[in-house]
Amino acid sequence: MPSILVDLGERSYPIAIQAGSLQNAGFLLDAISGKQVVIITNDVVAPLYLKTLMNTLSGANKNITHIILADGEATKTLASFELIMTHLLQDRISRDACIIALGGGVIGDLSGFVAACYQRGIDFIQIPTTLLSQVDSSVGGKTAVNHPLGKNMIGAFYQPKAVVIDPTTLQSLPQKEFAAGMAEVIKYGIIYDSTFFKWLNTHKADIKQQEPKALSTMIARCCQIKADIVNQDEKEHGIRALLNLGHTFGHAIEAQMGYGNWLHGEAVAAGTILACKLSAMRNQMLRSELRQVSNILGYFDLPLTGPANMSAQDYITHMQRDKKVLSGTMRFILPIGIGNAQVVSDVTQAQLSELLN
Ligand SMILES: NC(=O)c1ccc[n+]([C@@H]2O[C@H](COP(=O)([O-])OP(=O)(O)OC[C@H]3O[C@@H](n4cnc5c(N)ncnc54)[C@H](O)[C@@H]3O)[C@@H](O)[C@H]2O)c1
Ligand SMILES: O=C(O)C(=O)C[C@@H](O)[C@H](O)[C@H](O)COP(=O)(O)O
Ligand SMILES: [Zn+2]
Repeated sequence: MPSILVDLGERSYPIAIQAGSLQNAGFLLDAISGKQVVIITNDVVAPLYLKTLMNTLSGANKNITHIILADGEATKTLASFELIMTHLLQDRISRDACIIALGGGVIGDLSGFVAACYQRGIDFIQIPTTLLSQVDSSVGGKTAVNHPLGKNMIGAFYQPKAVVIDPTTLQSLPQKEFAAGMAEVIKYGIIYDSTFFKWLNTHKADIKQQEPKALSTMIARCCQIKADIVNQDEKEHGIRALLNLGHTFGHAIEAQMGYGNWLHGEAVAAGTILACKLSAMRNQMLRSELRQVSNILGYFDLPLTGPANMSAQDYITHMQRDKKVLSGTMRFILPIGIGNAQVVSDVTQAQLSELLN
């Protein structure tokens, strides 16, 4: 099975990408040492894939249980965290157990945070089933829950033991969710790989139709880029911050509008355009490059502007709490053309006002 390595010494793990792997995930058992396996999923994904996963893992003398949560971003809270903890304790889940996160980024981020904290850390495996989670959130070990005052504000860096990606699960994904994942895909081209950005343009029709070869190639390239970046900077002291392109504005939109009302990928798309515009205002990106970014985001039906009813002050209030703020100074990820980006800490109030008004 084709696999990409996240190479972090004793925290290293494989990302296996293979159509149909969910039906044939017996190899997963290699990554599970204890007897207890707890699958965490939600009420949309469970009817689609829980039985398949349980069947795959059956017959290996494991005690497999599951927890089914309510669907949606609104579930990524400390209240859900506590609810899962209570289940684990009631079921006498021990330290050598393994959690499997089966679902999108919400399930992955929340389950990963539970795994990081339960009895100070137990194993977990990511089985991402949305495009966004297959290309981004399942890899790299950022786990978290939201707070009403800020996105992903309570969390930990905690790496999974393995990531298993079955691209055929995307066949059941709503179109809008597929598009949301494309915002993170396009991000990799802008911050890191101009050749990939060009490839996306050339193959955009195949990607939109979810042609299997194009889809697998795209997912693998995104995972490889993310692994390359995380291998260099696991805890975001440097290059990893580039993965936050569009997120300073995007997280502000998500928090302001109420979690779930704007999909994460939609908010990132609008935020990416704002970051590119800011970069163009500062003469670091050409207008023609900004147009290329809007064209491809637009092709996938992603929003190119933030919510009409969100003021400059609304953005600024949220962005002042962004995790990239250091000693009170806001930092932004700004592209330098397509294929490269930098962290910038000298954006002025005047530039922000011009951009957001
Ligand atoms: N940890 C990270 O590095 C990282 C990176 C990017 C995003 N995130 C987080 O990920 C979350 C967004 O993830 P998401 O876009 O996957 O959202 P999500 O988890 O809410 O999934 C989107 C929707 O698709 C449904 N779904 C999942 N798989 C499906 C399938 N195969 N078929 C049909 N429906 C399916 C879900 O139930 C949900 O309704 C956000 O909370 C964001 O902050 C984290
Ligand atoms: O992995 C990373 O690093 C990222 O920034 C990936 C982002 O797509 C993701 O949304 C992440 O959760 C944002 O991180 P945060 O630290 O800004 O909460
Ligand atoms: Zn993101």
